[in-house]
Amino acid sequence: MLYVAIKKTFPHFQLDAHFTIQNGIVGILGASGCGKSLTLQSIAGLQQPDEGIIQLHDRLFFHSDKRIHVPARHRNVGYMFQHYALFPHLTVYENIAFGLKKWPKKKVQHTVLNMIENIGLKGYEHHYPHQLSGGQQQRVALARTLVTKPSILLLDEPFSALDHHTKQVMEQQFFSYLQQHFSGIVLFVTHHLEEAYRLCDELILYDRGRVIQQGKKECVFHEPDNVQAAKIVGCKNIFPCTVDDRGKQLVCSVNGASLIVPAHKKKNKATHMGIHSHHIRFVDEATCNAFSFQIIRAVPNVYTYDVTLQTDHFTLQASVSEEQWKHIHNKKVYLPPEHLFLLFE
Ligand SMILES: Nc1ncnc2c1ncn2[C@@H]1O[C@H](COP(=O)(O)OP(=O)(O)OP(=O)(O)O)[C@@H](O)[C@H]1O
Repeated sequence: MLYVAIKKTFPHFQLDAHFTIQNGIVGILGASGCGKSLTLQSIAGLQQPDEGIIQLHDRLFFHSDKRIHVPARHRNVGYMFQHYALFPHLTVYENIAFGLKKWPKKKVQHTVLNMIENIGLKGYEHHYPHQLSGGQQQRVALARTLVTKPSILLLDEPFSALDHHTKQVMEQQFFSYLQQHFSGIVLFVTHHLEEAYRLCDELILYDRGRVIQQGKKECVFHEPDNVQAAKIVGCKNIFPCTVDDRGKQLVCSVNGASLIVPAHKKKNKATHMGIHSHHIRFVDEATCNAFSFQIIRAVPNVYTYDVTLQTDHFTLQASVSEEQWKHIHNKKVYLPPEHLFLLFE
C-alpha cells in the first residue's frame, strides 16, 4: 500500500496531491506541468514536500508533523526517468553493479551477470552506453533499477526517448519482465493514452497539482467524472447540457437537441455531456440520439478518418473506420446512449 498526501508550494505552482494505491501498475496522466514528476520525486525523496505524509506499506518515508524525512538512499525506491541517466564512463556491468557497493564481490558478480542474462544482454558486459542502442540502454537502466530489489518502482516516461517500433517492443519486453521479476507497486508517468491503457491496471488523473480522478483504467477512460478528466483521457466531444431526470432515463438538452442517457449514468451537479470520438456511429434511422449532418473536414489516419461533423445543434469529432467511411453518406450520426457520459465542471 502506498499512501500519499502532500503539499508543496512554488511561486507559480501548488502541488496538493492525495491518493492511496493498494497494488499493481498505476499510471499517472495529466497535462505538462501538472505535478506528476514532483510527486514521483517526493516519493523517491528527491523533493521534500512542505507538509503531509508519504507511507509505503508500514514505512513512513515522510511525515511533516512527526518531522520524518527519510533520505532518498534509505528508501529503497527504484526510480527510472526519461533519459536513463546511465553513467557514460561505466560499462554495462559497472552500471548495473553501481548500487551494490556494500555487497560481497562474489554476490555482486553472480547477481549482475544473472541480471545481464535476464535482460538479453549477455556478451555486452564490457560495452559502454554509447555502444548500445536506445532499447538496450533502457534495459540496462531497468536492470540497474531492479537489481537493488526496490520496494516500489517509479517510472517517469521511461519510453519517451525511443522510436515508435523500439518503444512498442521494449514496452512489451519491459512489462513482461516486470510481471515475472517484480511484485511491488509500479507508478508510471506517461503522456500516451494508449500506453497507459495497455500497461496499467489503475489510473490517477492530475490537473494543476491535484488528483481529479482515480480508478480502474476502464472506468476512468469510459466514464470520466468531470470535464478536465474527460479532456485528459482524450475525449473530443464535450458539450454543456441541462439534465432532466425522467425516472427510467435522463433527457439531456444540448443546444436545442434532446439526447437520451440511461438513468444509471445520473451524476449530481452534471453540467456537461461527453462521448468519445470512436463511439460515434452512423445509422439509417434510430429512435433517439440520431442527427443529420454535414462533413466539415476529414483527415485520413493510417486505418481511420478523423471526421468533423456539423449537425444543427453541435459539432462532433468522430473517428471513422474505413468501412464506415465508405457508407457514411445519407446516414445519420448516432450517439449511442450507453456511450454517453455526464460530467461536472
Ligand atoms: N524547483 C522548482 N521551482 C519552481 N517551480 C518548480 C520547481 N520544480 C517544479 N516546479 C514547477 O512545478 C510544476 C510541476 O512540475 P512537474 O515537473 O511535476 O510537472 P509534470 O507534470 O511532470 O510535467 P511534464 O509532463 O512536462 O514532465 C511545474 O509548473 C514546474 O514549473
